[in-house]
Parts: sequence; C-alpha cells; structure tokens
Amino acid sequence: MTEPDRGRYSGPTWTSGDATDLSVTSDRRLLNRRPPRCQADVNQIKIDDSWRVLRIQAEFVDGFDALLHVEDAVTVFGSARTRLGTPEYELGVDLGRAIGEAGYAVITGGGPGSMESVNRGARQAGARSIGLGIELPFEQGLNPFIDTGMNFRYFFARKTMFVKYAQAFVCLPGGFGTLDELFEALTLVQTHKVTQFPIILVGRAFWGGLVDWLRSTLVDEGMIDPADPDLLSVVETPAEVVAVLDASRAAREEA
Ligand SMILES: C/C(=C\CNc1ncnc2c1ncn2[C@@H]1O[C@H](COP(=O)(O)O)[C@@H](O)[C@H]1O)CO
Repeated sequence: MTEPDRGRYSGPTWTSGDATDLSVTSDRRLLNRRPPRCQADVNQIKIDDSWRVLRIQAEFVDGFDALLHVEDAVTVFGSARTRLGTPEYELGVDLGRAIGEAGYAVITGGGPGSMESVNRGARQAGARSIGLGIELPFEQGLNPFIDTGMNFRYFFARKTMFVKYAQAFVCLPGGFGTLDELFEALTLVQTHKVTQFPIILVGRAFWGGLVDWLRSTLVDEGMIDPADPDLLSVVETPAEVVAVLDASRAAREEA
C-alpha cells in the first residue's frame, strides 16, 4: 500500500504530486530584494513585481469574497506545536467549542496544534469553523476541522482577514507567531484602528509574566501609557473568555 497523494498548496492553489516547489515561499520572494545588475534585470524585476502586485490584489479579493458572509466571529491564535492528547490541546478544543456554542464563528490560522484544536472544538459545537492558512516552505495542508478555508501566500493579506472579520482576538499560549499576532492586534487597538475589540489571553501562568513586564518595564520607561496593559484581559477558562466576548458584544450593541 502506498501513501495516498496528498498534494500541495501553493498559495490558494492545490496541486497533486510534488510539482510545486514550496522551498521558496511567495513571502520570501517578496522580501528578498535582489539589486539589478543590468538593464535586463531591471526589466525582469519590473515585470515580476507587477505580477506580484496583481497576486497580492487577488489574494485580498479572494479573502474578502470567501469571508463576506461571516457574522459574529472570534479569531483564536496559539501554538502550531501543541500536541494532540495534551492538556493544552484539550484547552483549545474546549475553547473552540465554548466560543462556537456562544454563537460565534471561529477563525484560526488553519494549521496544526492549537489552531487545529480550536477548529475541532468549533466543529463539535456546530459553529462555522474557519481556517486561514499560510504558504510555508514545507508541505502543510489546512487542518481537517475547517468548513471555510483559504491558503494565503502573503502574511500581511492573511493578517488583514484575521482582524477584519473578527470582533475579538483570543490567544492561547504560543511562540513567535502568536506573539506577532498578539502585538499586531494590540497596536491596532492602541492606535484606535480597531475599536471595541477585546484581546483575551488564556492562561495566567503563561501570560502573567509578559503582562507584568508591560506594566513594569514598558509603562515605567514611558514607552506605553499606564492604561495600555488594560487593553488585555487575562483569563483562565473558556467560560471566562465567553464572558468577556459577551460583555463586549453587549457594549457594541448598545453603542
Ligand atoms: C511549526 C509547524 C507548523 C507551522 N504551521 C503554521 N500554520 C499556520 N499558521 C501558523 C503556522 N505556524 C505559525 N502560524 C501562525 O502563528 C501562530 C502560531 O505560531 P507559534 O510560533 O507556534 O506561536 C498561529 O496563530 C498562526 O496564525 C510544524 O508543527
């Protein structure tokens, strides 16, 4: 018995076999600038960049179209490395289910680990389970618990969708990816680019040190306002997450 051909994604496109070389992603091609050495290089770079702009534009259009009908939704971030069968994975399942049962669609990064666990929980609740994946330099499909999925070439287009189609962010424990997503959201709220948008951190033991550092070092050094750390709600359980979400929904409806 041979393994079934699982194919590969390159951006939104799935191809069977291994015809698609993912070792150099679209993001990397965009960010690695190669200075032109001659006029032919200049011409080629201009053509490549023009096509790139069209691909970026198409990615936004596809994302907007795919998510147009999403109503109340919550984006959940968390580690790609959380393993099935661990308490952290179970927390993600419980969280996805609780958010789904509270009447929200759930959006994740569409990958493995905590993302998968949250999509799994949302599916159990019968909620809309959305996964916005990203092209990576190794083979990876969307996790199997997604009803509406899209695979992005560009991190920045994908990040726009995480914010545009959600009313709140929830962060499970995670690494650089989760921190990047958390601080992007925090900056958008701090600068009033998005309003009435709770950012909820799950797990006091994991997040407490970071919030303490924001209060001590960043506030004390005058890098942020004393009220800025209050933009974060640190909670312990899925029920507490839902309570914050519901309070924010009630405030939005009153406004
Ligand atoms: C590391 C492995 C797979 C990575 N696959 C990912 N797929 C989708 N989204 C991802 C992936 N890795 C990071 N992200 C995004 O960042 C957050 C998690 O990153 P962290 O560094 O693990 O905290 C997550 O919310 C995603 O949006 C192989 O297991």
